Amino acid sequence: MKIETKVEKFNEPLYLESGRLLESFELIYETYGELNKDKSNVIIVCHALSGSHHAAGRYADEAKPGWWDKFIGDGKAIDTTKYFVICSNTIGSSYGSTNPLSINPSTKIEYRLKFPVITISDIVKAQMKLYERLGIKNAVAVVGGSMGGMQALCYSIEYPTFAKHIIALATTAYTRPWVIGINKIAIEAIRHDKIFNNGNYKKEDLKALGLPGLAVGRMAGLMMYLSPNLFKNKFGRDYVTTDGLYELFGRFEVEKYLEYNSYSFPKFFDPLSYLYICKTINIFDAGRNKDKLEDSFDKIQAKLHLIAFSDDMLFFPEEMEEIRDIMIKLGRKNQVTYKLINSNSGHDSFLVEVEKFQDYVKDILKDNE
Ligand SMILES: CC(C)(COP(=O)(O)OP(=O)(O)OC[C@H]1O[C@@H](n2cnc3c(N)ncnc32)[C@H](O)[C@@H]1OP(=O)(O)O)[C@@H](O)C(=O)NCCC(=O)NCCS
Ligand SMILES: CC(=O)OCC[C@H](N)C(=O)O
Repeated sequence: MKIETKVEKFNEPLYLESGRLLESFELIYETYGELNKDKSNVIIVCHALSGSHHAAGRYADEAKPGWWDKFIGDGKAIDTTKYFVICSNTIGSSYGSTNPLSINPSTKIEYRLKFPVITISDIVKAQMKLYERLGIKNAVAVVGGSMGGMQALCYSIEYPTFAKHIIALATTAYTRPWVIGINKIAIEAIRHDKIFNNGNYKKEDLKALGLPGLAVGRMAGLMMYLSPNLFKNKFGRDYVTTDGLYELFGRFEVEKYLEYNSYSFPKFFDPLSYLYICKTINIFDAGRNKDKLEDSFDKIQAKLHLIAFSDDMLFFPEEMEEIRDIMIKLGRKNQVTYKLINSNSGHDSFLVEVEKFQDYVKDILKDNE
């Protein structure tokens, strides 16, 4: 599979939904496969909260491949022998696109907390500018899970003629108070962390000391991204063999797992980006600026494919079913498909249980062949 990583700089303003703007902006993106002559074989992949533009393939220095490598590649469900796949890092995220640690061209210093709030629409608007620059007018499909699914829905509503298929996994039409509540744990923990220093932390401090607030926030997130059954099967009540059962801070294996995966998080993810992306997720509402949600979904011209996961405790299957029901109510029964996957890995099933939905996606894409 041919992989390329590129950065595109836009010396033009990105007007934001908030009324603010980014004077200029950059997008880092990865592509897989080859663009055909008439640029008609494009598939857009959108990443979730902590994801990046590195969706597939593995670089020589990497322990693990890109986050959706099981799904994207030669002969895989998103087959890079046929399609040219683009995944860009969202504005606000800390993997290389413009984010709170970028230099504000007006002040010549990092934005930090002066960075504007970014919405899913803003993220998609910036991505559309990238495709325009690449001369890409249409996509076969836009595919994304979780916050990536929010972007996929946004494409279908705000750019109705752009993609033939929208494949949204483990997502929602609007973020419920349940998720806003979970994100609040992260927001509070980060804000009150002394090392965070109201956004003025030293990058060296973060490297040396980590950021317990972000770790705690991630831990809360992990509890919602995974599932009780997964924990039961993975850890049971196993106790860390080197820890004493009667030591106050002796640990069950599940505690060790949470410690490992949360305290390692600040090493590769920036706390300001986390705050901004939580806000992006919290304010996502496909029905905003409309009288009702139906008015937004009525705009869709693509085929909308919804994939939900039975043990998703972040965006429950009912939330995807609500979208399907709206489409049916709008008389668009032939334009929507819904698949409920019997999953065991909670919300993150869209990342790890690919074998359960890959054939479904292959069939959707066959429609194009
Ligand atoms: C998605 C995700 C939950 C999938 O997990 P998985 O492939 O099933 O992997 P596991 O949960 O078993 O392991 C995750 C880590 O915990 C470690 N681990 C497993 N059991 C452990 C235990 N009992 N104690 C301590 N650490 C443990 C693993 O060794 C692994 O470490 P590594 O990342 O350094 O290799 C996980 O990769 C993740 O959280 N990724 C980050 C989020 C992401 O990829 N986002 C992309 C969004 S678009
Ligand atoms: C809300 C959301 O995008 O969750 C994604 C969870 C995933 N595990 C991630 O860390 O990105």
